[in-house]
Amino acid sequence: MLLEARSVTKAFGSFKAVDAASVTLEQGDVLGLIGPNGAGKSTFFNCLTGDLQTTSGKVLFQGQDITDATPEARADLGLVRSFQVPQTFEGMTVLENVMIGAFLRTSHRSEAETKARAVLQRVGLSKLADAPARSLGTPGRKRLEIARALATEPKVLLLDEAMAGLTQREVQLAIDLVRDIHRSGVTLVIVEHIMEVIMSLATRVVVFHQGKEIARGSPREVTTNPAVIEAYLGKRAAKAAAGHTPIELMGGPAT
Ligand SMILES: Nc1ncnc2c1ncn2[C@@H]1O[C@H](COP(=O)(O)OP(=O)(O)OP(=O)(O)O)[C@@H](O)[C@H]1O
Repeated sequence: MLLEARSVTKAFGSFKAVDAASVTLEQGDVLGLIGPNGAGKSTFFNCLTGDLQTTSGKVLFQGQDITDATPEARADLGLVRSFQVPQTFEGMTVLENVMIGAFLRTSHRSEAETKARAVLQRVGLSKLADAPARSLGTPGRKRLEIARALATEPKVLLLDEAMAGLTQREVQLAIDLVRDIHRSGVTLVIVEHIMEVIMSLATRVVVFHQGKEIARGSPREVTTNPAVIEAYLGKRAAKAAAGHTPIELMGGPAT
């Protein structure tokens, strides 16, 4: 097992944003974390990445207890995240931004540059290598964020709404990119509101509602699960919607 969360709870005061969530991730998985707004996805995700300290429970990476490890220590082990709002160094070039990721594995500038250029090639940003990062639009920034994470050579890449704010066409291109990353051997955890992304990429899905897991299974299983539909729509609306295609109701493509 690559990554395991054992009964992770995160409380803010007396409020449990995540309540005893357990998840396992095997090599080659694409795990989707979904749920309505405020369900606790980001909080749980941040407990996996080390950006938040868990209140109780454990996080293990390749059997090693990393519950108290910093994000940097986790990245060193191969557990790396992207941010929903890209953390771009505006004054640097696109290439330099990616080199920051590459410096995790090498202290040699030329080696970091070679690696960063290869990653830029992979994500389709080569032509913009020498452009200032501030000149990129939303799709470019999202790609740059992924590129910097890839340059660290992750075993597990955690993507936090990597496709938010993209047009339909851009989402398709981003799905292709993530699929390519997965094929190259990187295991993925994806928090995403766009159901099309989950349906296209996830091999398994865990659904959160009010801090707790309410369903798990294949994308199709969870999106046809009555408890999931109710969590998204509320009881009355879920009843009224019975008979419609659930995925369509949840903002995904009509099937
Ligand atoms: N730092 C914080 N302090 C207090 N409450 C918080 C904090 N962070 C999150 N919460 C609360 O915890 C709950 C879960 O939030 P979280 O952001 O994890 O949900 P989410 O499923 O990621 O939602 P969204 O899809 O809207 O991003 C929400 O009620 C939120 O208001």
